Amino acid sequence: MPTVLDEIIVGVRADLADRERARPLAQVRDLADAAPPARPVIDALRDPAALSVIAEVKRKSPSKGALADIPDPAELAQAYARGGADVISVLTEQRRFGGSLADLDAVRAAVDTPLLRKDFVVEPYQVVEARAHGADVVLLIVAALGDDLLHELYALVTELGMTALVEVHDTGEAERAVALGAELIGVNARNLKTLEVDRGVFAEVAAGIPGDRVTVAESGVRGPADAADYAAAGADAVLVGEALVTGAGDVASNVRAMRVPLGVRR
Ligand SMILES: O=C(O)c1ccccc1NCC(=O)[C@H](O)[C@H](O)COP(=O)(O)O
Repeated sequence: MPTVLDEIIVGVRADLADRERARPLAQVRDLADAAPPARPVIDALRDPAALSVIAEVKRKSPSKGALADIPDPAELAQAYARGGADVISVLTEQRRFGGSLADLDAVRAAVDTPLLRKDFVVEPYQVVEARAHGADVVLLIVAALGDDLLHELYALVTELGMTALVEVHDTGEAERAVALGAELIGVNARNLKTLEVDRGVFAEVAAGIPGDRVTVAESGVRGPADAADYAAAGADAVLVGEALVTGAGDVASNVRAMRVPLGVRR
């Protein structure tokens, strides 16, 4: 029985094949090599004074359907930047999330904040594409990748000067991320195969992640209280989508409210 993640990747591969036919890897690599250097993010995400925030541009999702139209992703990203977002995540998967590389281009042109290309990366082409479109961070989902490919993609992200956000959901995947040498590890409370969200997963999985790695608690952040709970569990950063794109009030203020002060770090 295919999982939600399996089904997403089927569509990703079909759309990727179309893009590769239209723009061969050599062309994309030339663009990547000509792009301004990637911005570093590790120090910004390990701010000892406050929880860091990765704010996401997210129109819709398999778990919640339509979330927000977001006619102007650049305007949303500028609000995220005003609120102090340390990284802005841009979903570029079209079929299930309504994202695109055009969104990444628009946000890149609008802010100087480091950008995460949030997609389901299964081929080197997608890593080079991310760099060509100005990404500074690329998501690598451990659940979607065998060890050989995970290591190959991680090496390519690093070779291009970017940072990999290596995403895990359980202790076994966290062991693989640690063994890989990942500096930045995301623990996703959402099971990408069943869509269930369990905020307790972060504390359980992060216990096995050495303190020299930067940890990001992903998904299920409904507001500052959840952000504070993740901070108390040792997260260096949170990745927030739905609550920010659907939240009432001023977007920048909502981002700022998530950057809760940190006590003594673990
Ligand atoms: O969000 C989904 O429904 C989803 C389903 C399958 C794979 C990935 C999915 N989301 C990607 C993410 O991990 C979230 O967009 C991100 O962590 C933000 O989560 P949230 O703040 O709960 O929108």
